[in-house]
Amino acid sequence: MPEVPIFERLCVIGFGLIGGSIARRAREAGLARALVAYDASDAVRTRVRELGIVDEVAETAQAAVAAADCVIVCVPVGAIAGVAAEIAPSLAPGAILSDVGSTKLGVIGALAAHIPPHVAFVPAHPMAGTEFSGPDSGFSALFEGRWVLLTPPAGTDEAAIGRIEAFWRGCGANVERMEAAHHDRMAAMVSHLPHLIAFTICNTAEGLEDESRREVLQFAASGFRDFTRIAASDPVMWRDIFLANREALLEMLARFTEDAQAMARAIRFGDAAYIERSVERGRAIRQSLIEQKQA
Ligand SMILES: NC(=O)c1ccc[n+]([C@@H]2O[C@H](COP(=O)([O-])OP(=O)(O)OC[C@H]3O[C@@H](n4cnc5c(N)ncnc54)[C@H](O)[C@@H]3O)[C@@H](O)[C@H]2O)c1
Ligand SMILES: O=C(O)C(=O)C[C@]1(C(=O)O)C=C[C@@H](O)C=C1
Repeated sequence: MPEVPIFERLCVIGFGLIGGSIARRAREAGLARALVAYDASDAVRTRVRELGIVDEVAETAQAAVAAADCVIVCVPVGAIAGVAAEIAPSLAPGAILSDVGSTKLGVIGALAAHIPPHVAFVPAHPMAGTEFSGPDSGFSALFEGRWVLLTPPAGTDEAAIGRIEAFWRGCGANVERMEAAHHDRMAAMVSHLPHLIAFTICNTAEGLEDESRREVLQFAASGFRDFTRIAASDPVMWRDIFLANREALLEMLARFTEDAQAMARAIRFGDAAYIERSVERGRAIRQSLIEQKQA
C-alpha cells in the first residue's frame, strides 16, 4: 500500500460512475486529505452534497480546481477538452491533471493546447466499469484488482506519473503504462467493439416485425441477456467514445465483419469442420479469460 495521503486536495470533475467511485475510494482509503467535486449538472451537485462523500462541492469548475494538487477529469470523452479549457487558467502551479477517458490519443491531442507549463498531465484509463451511470452508481471497490492504463506523453514529469500510479494502486488497481495509439487499438477490440455489437444486436431485435420482437423480449434467455448487459450503458458516453476512436474502432469492426462473413459462408455451404473449429477457438479464448480471473 502506498503511503497516504497521496494528495492534499484532490478534485474530481464529473461525479458519475467513475468520478463517484474514485471519490468513495479516496475517502475510504484516506488517499487525499481533502476532496472537492464539481459537476456541470445542478441535480448532480445537489445529490453529491446529500451523499456527503466529499468535503466540498464547488459551484464552478474553476473554483473546484483552484487549490487542488491533483485534478481528475471524469466527464464523457467529448467534454474533456472543454473542461480543460475552462479550468486551465485556475490550475495551481505544480498541480497534476489527469483524466479517465476511455480513448486516449484524441484526448491527449485536444488537451495539449490547454495545459499550462506549470501543470503535469498524466492521462489514465481504468479498465473497470459497469453499465450504470450517475452519482449513485459509484462504489469504492470498483477498481479492486482491475487494470489502470497510463498513457503519459514522452517527457511527462516522472514524479507526477509516480503519484498518479500510487493513487491508483491505493484504489486497489494494477497499473501499466503504454503508448496512447496502442491503447486505443487495444481498447477498440476489448471494449468499444463489444459495446458496438451489443447496442447493434438490441437494435436488430427491435427492428423485427411486431410479433417476433415481442417474443425476443419475452423469452430472452441468458444468452441474449448476458450478451447485451453492456447495451444498458450511457448513450452520450458511447457516442463520444465511438467518434473519438473512429479509426481503430472501424478497423476492428472490419476485421470482425470479415470473420462473421466467413462464418456465414461456412453455415451457407455446410462447412461443419470450419464451424466447429471456430467455436472451439472462441471457447478456448473465453475459458482463458475465466482462468485469468481466478488466478
Ligand atoms: N462507465 C464506464 O464503464 C467507464 C470505464 C472507464 C472509463 N470511463 C470513462 O470515464 C468517464 C466518465 O464516465 P462515467 O461512466 O463516470 O459517466 P457518468 O455519465 O456516470 O458521469 C459523467 C458525469 O460528468 C458530468 N459532466 C458532463 N459534462 C461535464 C462538464 N463539461 N463539466 C463537468 N461535468 C460534466 C455529467 O453531469 C455526469 O455526472 C468517461 O470519459 C468514460 O469514457 C467510463
Ligand atoms: O463492465 C462494463 O460494464 C463496462 O462496460 C466496462 C468497460 C469495458 O468495456 O470493459 C467500459 C468502458 C471502459 O472504458 C472500461 C471498461
